[in-house]
Amino acid sequence: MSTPLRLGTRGSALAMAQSGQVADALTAATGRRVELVEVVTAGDRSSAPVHRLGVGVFVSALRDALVAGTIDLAVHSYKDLPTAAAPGLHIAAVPPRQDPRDALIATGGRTLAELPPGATVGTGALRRTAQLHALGLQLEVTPIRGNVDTRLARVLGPDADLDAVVLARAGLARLDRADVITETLDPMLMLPAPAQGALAVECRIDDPDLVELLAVLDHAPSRAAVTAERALLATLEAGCSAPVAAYAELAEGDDGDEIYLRGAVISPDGSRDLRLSRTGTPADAAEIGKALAAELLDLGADSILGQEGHTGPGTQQFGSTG
Ligand SMILES: NCc1[nH]cc(CCC(=O)O)c1CC(=O)O
Repeated sequence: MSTPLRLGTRGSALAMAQSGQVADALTAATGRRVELVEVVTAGDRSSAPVHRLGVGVFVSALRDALVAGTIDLAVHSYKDLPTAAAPGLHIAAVPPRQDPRDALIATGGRTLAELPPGATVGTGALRRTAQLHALGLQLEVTPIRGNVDTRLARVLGPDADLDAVVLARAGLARLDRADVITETLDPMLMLPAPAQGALAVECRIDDPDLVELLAVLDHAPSRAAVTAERALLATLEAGCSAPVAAYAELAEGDDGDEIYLRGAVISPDGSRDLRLSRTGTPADAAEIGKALAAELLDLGADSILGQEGHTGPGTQQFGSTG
């Protein structure tokens, strides 16, 4: 009997749920026992807005523990990962991605179209704020933070003070709370964050046996989609709270598989809304993302991202927060 693998995880309900699911899948596929090791990150300790905390707040402590060897693998929400590679570490698997769309949870079972002018909608992500404003519905977008339950309580709890919140469908699904969703938002209205709904299973490069073992969890289409979306984000050199959206879909075409990538850069007030798409083969996922980002930059995406204030060259490598 070999020693159990130590899987490092944040302690939030969502992190525990997705780490537990990866642990179970790994045990089922390999017979190896996996134990969860809770790691407290700076993001868990602070309640400040994520764009003020910056810098992969939910990620650094897990990566430190990997490098230090106190854990063997870590499971991250892929969209929370900085776009810059982590020295000495490797994303050994991207498991099958969950539904990447955003979801509306509104009082009275309402959809976005049923919310009247002035309705209050909570979200912590500039990308969602920007797209909600771009709809032109006079929605009152309110910044919120906290874990999934805290956010839901703003609409469903006894002290509810908002008409609606927008959350990732995947997070709710992993927590078995998809039942509260009143509308799953079409990417036409609300393009998801790069890599939303995907997980990243990370380990040390100098642990080749584990790299090989974890590869059983990898799902090539999910990895291709995430690669295209994150190449777009990285090429835009966008900061951690940048209003950048990207969504790649894979389909079988007549000449083999095809990847269809949509990308958007939206000003926080919704007044500027650049949306483009591009198709290609999954093998060229990274190139497609880069090329689409270049097209967005040609249309002035950099002036939208520059306006935003709290991002800049020093924080370029960080992933989207929502
Ligand atoms: N921004 C925080 C975050 N990071 C990952 C998820 C869950 C969805 C996912 O794994 O992409 C969430 C919650 C949310 O955006 O509603």
